[in-house]
Amino acid sequence: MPPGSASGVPGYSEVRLDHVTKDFGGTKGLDDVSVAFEAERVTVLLGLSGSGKSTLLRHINGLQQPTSGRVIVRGESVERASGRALKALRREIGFIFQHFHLVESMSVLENVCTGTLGGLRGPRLSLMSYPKAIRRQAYEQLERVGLAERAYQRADTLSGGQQQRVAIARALVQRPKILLADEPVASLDPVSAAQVMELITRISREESLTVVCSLHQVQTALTHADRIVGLRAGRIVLDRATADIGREEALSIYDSVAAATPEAATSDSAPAAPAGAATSAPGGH
Ligand SMILES: Nc1ncnc2c1ncn2[C@@H]1O[C@H](COP(=O)(O)OP(=O)(O)OP(=O)(O)O)[C@@H](O)[C@H]1O
Repeated sequence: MPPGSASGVPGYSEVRLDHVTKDFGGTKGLDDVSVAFEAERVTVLLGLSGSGKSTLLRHINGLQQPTSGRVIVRGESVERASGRALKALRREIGFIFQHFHLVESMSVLENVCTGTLGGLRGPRLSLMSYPKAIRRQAYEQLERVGLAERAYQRADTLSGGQQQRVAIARALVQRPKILLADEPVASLDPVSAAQVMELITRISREESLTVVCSLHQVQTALTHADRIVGLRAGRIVLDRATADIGREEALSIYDSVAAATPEAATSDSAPAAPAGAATSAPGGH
């Protein structure tokens, strides 16, 4: 824990955004967002494409800076941290993505080892160039996600669901305190998606992780999240424990779109953005 942070102290949150606005030159990615995230909680962000989910996640690990407001992670002000402080903070934050971002030609085990690169000096050109202790930790994380027997296969020989579990092992090997997940199951079939979400929720309990995860599937959020935060046009429109949220209310995050498309109430996927709705900048977040 960084000096000065105070986990366990009343009022302390692992992650806190205070009145954060992100203005992308006319488009507000976030608009006066105040929200806090706690340990051992899986919070799911729901909202239409372009509602600000990725922008919120990127502010937590300092990939984006707020135009105004503050982002506090583990007692440290992210927007004021620079250089070594930001690097140290990022080592406490694991990030997983929709498209896994594994190196396809590397073995599964070496991919997991790359999760430790932020804490090592110099490049690593092969699996054997990682210290033995790291190789062992990486293997243990693969056991944890149920893929130890695949350790020496090329990453691209695994299914999408398996690759996402490898990406989770890669995030865990750096022993993060916070896990951010940007649409981690968007590319997966329903069975693999459920396995990945179950893994994330189990690990959150085992490691006292603070998990913030964006999703497009309302039912998946209702099944796996402890809490749902709904975003619309960069603003929070719902923030409640999942146990207190009904399906209709979760769908109301999508506003008029849900009402206009009754089939949305029976579909697992969030309704598509209406014509003219904001969409995310392709690849340019
Ligand atoms: N780098 C950027 N430059 C300009 N505008 C951006 C940038 N990144 C995001 N935006 C805008 O900010 C808003 C929020 O985008 P964001 O990607 O956070 O939405 P999202 O809810 O994650 O969408 P999706 O579900 O499609 O990933 C959108 O209007 C988007 O176009």
